Amino acid sequence: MKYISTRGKAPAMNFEEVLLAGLASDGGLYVPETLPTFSKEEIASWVGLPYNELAYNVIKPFVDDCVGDADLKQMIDETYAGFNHIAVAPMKELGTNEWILELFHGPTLAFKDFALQLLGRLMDYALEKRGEHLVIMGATSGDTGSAAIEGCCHSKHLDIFILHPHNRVSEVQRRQMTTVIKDNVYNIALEGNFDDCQQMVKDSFANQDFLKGMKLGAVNSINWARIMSQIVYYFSASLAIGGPEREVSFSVPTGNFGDIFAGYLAKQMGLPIKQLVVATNRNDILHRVISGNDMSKGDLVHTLSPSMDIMVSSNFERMLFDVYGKDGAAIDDLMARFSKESVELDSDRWDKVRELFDSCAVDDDATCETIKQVYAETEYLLDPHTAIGVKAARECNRDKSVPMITLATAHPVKFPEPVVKAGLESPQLPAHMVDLFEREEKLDVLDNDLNTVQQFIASHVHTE
Ligand SMILES: Cc1ncc(COP(=O)(O)O)c(C=O)c1O
Ligand SMILES: N[C@@H](CCOP(=O)(O)O)C(=O)O
Repeated sequence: MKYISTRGKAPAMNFEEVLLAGLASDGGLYVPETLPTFSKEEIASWVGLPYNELAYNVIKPFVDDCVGDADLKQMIDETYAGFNHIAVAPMKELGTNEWILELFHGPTLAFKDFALQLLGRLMDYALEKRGEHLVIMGATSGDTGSAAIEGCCHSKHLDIFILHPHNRVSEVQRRQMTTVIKDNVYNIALEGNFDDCQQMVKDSFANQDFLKGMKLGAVNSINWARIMSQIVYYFSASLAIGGPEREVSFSVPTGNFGDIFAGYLAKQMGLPIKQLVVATNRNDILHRVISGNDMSKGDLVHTLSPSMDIMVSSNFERMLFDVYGKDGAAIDDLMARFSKESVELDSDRWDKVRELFDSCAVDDDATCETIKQVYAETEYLLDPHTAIGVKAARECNRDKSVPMITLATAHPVKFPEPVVKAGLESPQLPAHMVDLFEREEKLDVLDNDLNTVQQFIASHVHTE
């Protein structure tokens, strides 16, 4: 399978090259030139498969012959054997045709583990084969960071530098990252917000001279392998409740548009999906562009759902590339203008976006109210991101006869503040994390300055 850049100017690559390259050299994001599709019969034949076997079926066409079948199977098996629920991504019924897809049973208690546990293995495999070393630079609003560290820190071929916005992630999230004391892991607390962290990563991909010949790799969802792995659970959720015979809808708490984009791809690949609901917090650019064609950044605010405190959503570009008929020049122009000013989509393209997605923005009060309400109704405790998904699902549901599935993207133990604000008790940390608050932390607080960050990285990488 060939992968092409959304900005049309970077060379096409195979899966392994895309896995290691992260961002395309023209600043675009890699996408498959042609998406694999599955017939309804083929999807139906997967009903009842364990998660790892389903994952292999969905992932294999993307990886092509870059990884041998037995090796790919083994990496997928090991990845999902490390989850602490037999179903890996279990479904919980909240009410009539109202479902929760629990994506927090991986090692770091957020949906990021689904992709990053596999990505770490795939990178290590490719680097071992090539005899190469990669410097990982990642931006996190809290969850990608710990999942990436957990997924990659065991590889002798990787150094990992994770930037998070200083004092803007929850304490549990910060400690999950900063208490991994290894000499290939560095946590940078940036005096800025998530968008600043993410922009620094993208700028560093554009000019890697500071690494003096070493190569940069990505763990964020700009890396295609992240998206690929996240497509699987849309299939597993649907198949668990009557798909593909029965249509289902999804509500997805959204920040960088990676998770919902994976759902969009599942639909393009043949999974019968009725509605895709984009659920945002007050950082609502995605809601504004979908509902009103207003693609203006505005100020990033700190909310009780910090992982979604994002305005510049990387993967929106991948979706726009499709909507603009894979016209890389048009996307290049649109993104160049967006980096400087507010933009509007061409009206026919915007109509298409509105056909594909519903959206809703939920503020902190409504988030806490939803946590409280759902707990009163069901004794089920939502994390704030999932609460935003549930609220949006209830607001946007256009057909109550179709099951609506909200993605539970994190465990509530990671975010005690909104749970307590909702008048509830925060749950206990799981056994493997009980001493989290006693563990030693290692982090460096750096100015929001590209040169400072790049110099820090250059002076700490391990040269082989
Ligand atoms: C808990 C949680 N929910 C939702 C999101 C949003 O996902 P995405 O960025 O893929 O839209 C994130 C981070 O990205 C997250 O950590
Ligand atoms: N919410 C994310 C932000 C980074 O998103 P990614 O999916 O592109 O890695 C986080 O928790 O770090």
